[in-house]
Amino acid sequence: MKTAKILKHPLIEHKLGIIRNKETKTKEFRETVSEIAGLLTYEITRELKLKEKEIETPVSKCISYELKDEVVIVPILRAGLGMVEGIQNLIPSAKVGHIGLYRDEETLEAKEYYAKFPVGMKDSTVLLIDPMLATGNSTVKAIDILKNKGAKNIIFVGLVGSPEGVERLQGAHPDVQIYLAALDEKLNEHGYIVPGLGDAGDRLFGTK
Ligand SMILES: O=P(O)(O)OC[C@H]1O[C@H](OP(=O)(O)OP(=O)(O)O)[C@H](O)[C@@H]1O
Ligand SMILES: O=c1cc[nH]c(=O)[nH]1
Ligand SMILES: [Mg+2]
Repeated sequence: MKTAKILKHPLIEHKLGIIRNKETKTKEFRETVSEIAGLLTYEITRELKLKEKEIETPVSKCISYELKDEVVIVPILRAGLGMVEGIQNLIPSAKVGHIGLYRDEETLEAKEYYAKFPVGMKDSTVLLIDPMLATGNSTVKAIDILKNKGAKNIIFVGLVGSPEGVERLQGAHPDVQIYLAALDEKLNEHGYIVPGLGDAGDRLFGTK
């Protein structure tokens, strides 16, 4: 089983404070989620493999490098969409797949309503993204779907997680590396992360 990595950095801590604050409005919330996703990308891509490429500088030939494997970003709709641009800014060649899931408010089960992936995902590094890892039901289901489509190298990137969600995800998919900006205290009786940041989808899209 891979240990979950919590990526601590002063800028990430500062920006987490902005999105946790209930006074933060939609525009700043959306921009800050995207910025944190970009900052996380620097760390989560550290292990990506490179291939050599000969180029010419204005002075001479030299060996340079480029990413060896394709990267596919897969947001879990809706809230995962808020992280796409921040990652794409740094990996412009990445393709984007989508998985639509919503939590049944009563049972907290994840229900699938959409899935669409680029061709060639089997051989790509897949970055599954969602700001919130609460019960873990959505992420576990999304990874089930990705593995059914043949994805082998899957990394989960979230902003805020709960101990319950991390345990559930590690139990169901021990091969998947988990990256988070913060690991919070617990879930409340409604399955919300405490202290968390509330409903990420509603805050991103202004739906409540
Ligand atoms: O770990 P879990 O308990 O499954 O909860 C986390 C999920 O809940 C939220 O989505 P939601 O169902 O609210 O959909 P939305 O993004 O469309 O708002 C969030 O974006 C995650 O996908
Ligand atoms: O705290 C939570 C839990 C699930 N989904 C969210 O958006 N927030
Ligand atoms: Mg929501």
